[in-house]
Amino acid sequence: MARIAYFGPQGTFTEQAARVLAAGDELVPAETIRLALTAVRHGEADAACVPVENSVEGAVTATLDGLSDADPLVAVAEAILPVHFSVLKRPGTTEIRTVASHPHALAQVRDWLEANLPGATPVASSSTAAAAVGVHAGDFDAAVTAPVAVEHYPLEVVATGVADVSDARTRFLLVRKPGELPEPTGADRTSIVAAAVNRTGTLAELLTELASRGINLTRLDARPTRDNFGEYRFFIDFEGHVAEPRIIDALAALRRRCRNLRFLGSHPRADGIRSTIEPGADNDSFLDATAWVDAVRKGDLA
Ligand SMILES: O=C(O)C(=O)Cc1ccccc1
Repeated sequence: MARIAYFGPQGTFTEQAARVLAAGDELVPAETIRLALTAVRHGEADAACVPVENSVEGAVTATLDGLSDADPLVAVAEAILPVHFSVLKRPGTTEIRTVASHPHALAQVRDWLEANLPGATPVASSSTAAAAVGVHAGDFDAAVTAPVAVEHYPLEVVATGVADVSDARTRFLLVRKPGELPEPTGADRTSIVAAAVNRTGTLAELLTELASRGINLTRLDARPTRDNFGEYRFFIDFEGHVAEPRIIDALAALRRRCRNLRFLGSHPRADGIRSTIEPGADNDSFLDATAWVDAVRKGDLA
């Protein structure tokens, strides 16, 4: 049985995602995203489950930074979960003055809090379940949590199904040390992080390498390199799998252009959306073009 570290403690949204991505495996909570990734790097876990992107708040920066620093890790699977929150309090609490949660959760219930708990002060906690632990310990009056949290902590439900945006979703990754990659399915996502030299047009050039090969982007985020003020690295997700000739061609071009390029994985998309294939940019066209150049080099064609 594999050992899977997840961003915990018990009762987080990430635990729910880990149950989808690693059903039947041993799930081990880690206090932070970074610690979940470190457990894999140190060989204490076979894989880690971490949140990466939210439809309302965008990138989970702790995951982006954690994947681009230290030894390489690659995503081998993803899950997309709908995100609706419960608000929990200690039994007997009559006045709610503080409401704790993960910053991504607080940002997604801002309107609800204003309308329903107008006097309450939001307090950031390391995760939604850590907020529940804090409420139980008496540190806060209420917590914004995943619906399952109430099964783990002896708290009382104030409200369920809370969400300012009704179809909010979060995408989670299962990451491992580099090794065998998942097979391509035709509905895959590839992720990279690229550090380009800081001069006019570099980002446009990187994106053009993808666009000119008909490769559709699914996400673009920038994070500071932290070494030099004003220098950024770009997290780019796009349709396709590193086993495909069109993606191999694009990655080779990006490798030439980047000061630093890290492959963060190719895996099936949780939404099953098949890659967009532009006319003349299908894999057969890339194979055919390479075969033509080979034939020319051998003197078989002109
Ligand atoms: O804190 C959690 O429960 C997490 O798994 C992170 C998170 C926070 C808010 C929405 C989705 C995931």
